[in-house]
Amino acid sequence: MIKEPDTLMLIGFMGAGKTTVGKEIARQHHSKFVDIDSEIERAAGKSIAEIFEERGEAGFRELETKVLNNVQTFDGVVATGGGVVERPENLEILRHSPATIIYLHGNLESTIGRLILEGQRPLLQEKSTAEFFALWQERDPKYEEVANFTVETVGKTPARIAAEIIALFSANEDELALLQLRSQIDAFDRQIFKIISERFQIVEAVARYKEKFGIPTIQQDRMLKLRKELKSDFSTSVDITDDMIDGIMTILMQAAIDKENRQLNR
Ligand SMILES: Nc1ncnc2c1ncn2[C@@H]1O[C@H](COP(=O)(O)OP(=O)(O)O)[C@@H](O)[C@H]1O
Ligand SMILES: O=C(O)C1=C[C@@H](OP(=O)(O)O)[C@@H](O)[C@H](O)C1
Ligand SMILES: [Mg+2]
Repeated sequence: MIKEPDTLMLIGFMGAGKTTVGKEIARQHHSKFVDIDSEIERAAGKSIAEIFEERGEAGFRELETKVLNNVQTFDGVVATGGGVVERPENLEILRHSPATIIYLHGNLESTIGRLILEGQRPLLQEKSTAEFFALWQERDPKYEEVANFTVETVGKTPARIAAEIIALFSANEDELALLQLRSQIDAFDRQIFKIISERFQIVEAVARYKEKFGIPTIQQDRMLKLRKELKSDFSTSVDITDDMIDGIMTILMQAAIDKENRQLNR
């Protein structure tokens, strides 16, 4: 799909990981890397925040378009800024770009969490949560439209995302639609196991409680009630069958009982 020395361009919302994953692809693939934001800062001799302060968002966007134009045939990986899809002029550049454009898709929750931790994006400071959500909704179809491929990033490490993108280099065109779906499946699998590990943290607290009050580890009536309720709550789903609920709950509950017993030395 993408053969060196073609340009690989990462787009997506602020905090999606464009800068981090871009550097990681360059590291793993031994290619060059450029970040449009850093190029803007270098050309202006000022930080993004200072540019926003002195020239407003419009002033920043003008500089962004110039740099975007200049990196169209960059030999390596280009990380864009999240607002690269704001100007119609930029969308035209991206629509006709010789670069392969990858959309790093995420979710609002993890993205906002990261941005708050970092606290460096001027737009985050000036927008309300509702405005931020509106911006997300507005930009998402634009990223989709100009991208050649969408990678689902939720629950994946930057190294994993980079490896997934590099694997596209040797994929053939017919496989791309399938790989895009698998990117989403892989993200869901990681979320499932993250939730299971969070479940175990609660199991640990339950074990401490049972120890304090001398309650037995296994409570048959509670386990049966739980399964019954799950089957009723998912009764309209054709895919989540009663058998599946039994199978998965058996694994989860046995693992929880084992953990509680180990913790309580029972
Ligand atoms: N897949 C990821 N998992 C966990 N943290 C990430 C991931 N991608 C990025 N981050 C973290 O989120 C923050 C924003 O990442 P960054 O690469 O600057 O995003 P962008 O360039 O898209 O705005 C950084 O602190 C980075 O370390
Ligand atoms: O989304 C945006 O409008 C912006 C995203 C930032 O880049 P990142 O997406 O790398 O955070 C930076 O260009 C500027 O703060 C504006
Ligand atoms: Mg960035």
